[in-house]
Amino acid sequence: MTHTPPKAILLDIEGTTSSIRFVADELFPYARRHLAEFVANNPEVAAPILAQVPGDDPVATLLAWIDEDRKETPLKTLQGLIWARGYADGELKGHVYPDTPEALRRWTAAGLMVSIYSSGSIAAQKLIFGHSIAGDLTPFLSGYFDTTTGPKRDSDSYTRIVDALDLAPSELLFVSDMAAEVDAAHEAGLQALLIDREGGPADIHSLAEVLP
Ligand SMILES: CSCCC(=O)C(=O)COP(=O)(O)O
Ligand SMILES: [Mg+2]
Repeated sequence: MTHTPPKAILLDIEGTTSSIRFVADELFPYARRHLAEFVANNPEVAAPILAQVPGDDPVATLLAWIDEDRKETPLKTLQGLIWARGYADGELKGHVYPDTPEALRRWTAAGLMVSIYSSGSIAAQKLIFGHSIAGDLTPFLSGYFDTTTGPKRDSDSYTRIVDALDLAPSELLFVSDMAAEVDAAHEAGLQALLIDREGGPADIHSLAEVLP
């Protein structure tokens, strides 16, 4: 099938711009280690977030959600707040594959608008790209979307994103490592590519393969 060239690109983070290992082995354990202390030391910030967590012991529920890699909005909000300190003091540096900054530079130089759609909160997205191992990449990003727009496996979320970006669905190209997300984007009429950083069956294996 032939496609018209996209006017904008929408990128997933974990498994697409950045490694799954960084998220699983550095970000999530950092949040796990600091969660109880953050909640205790920041009661006013934490209270409205904890109010969205079911059960009598929200901290235990949140820790279980981290272990299960649940993409729950209150957890993602709290993780973003906790990671801020790790990035500020240099303990965390956002992983990006070498082709990620190269692609961001290439696409923006060609006039393409680049946005992010991740289960990580918008604050967390700005941190990983603002404090990346390749420096501050936020000047190359013009839009950020998270689970407050809707789940990534729901086609309505992609319709909301193209509306927010004032694009026709076919003008936006989404790249993700999750087939269910790519399918949902296709269902909404977007162009979409499945990426596999480990070289398995997929449309692409690097952002260097994405035009122009
Ligand atoms: C913003 S970096 C942390 C990513 C994160 O928390 C996550 O759950 C990854 O989800 P993605 O949608 O980027 O695969
Ligand atoms: Mg992903």
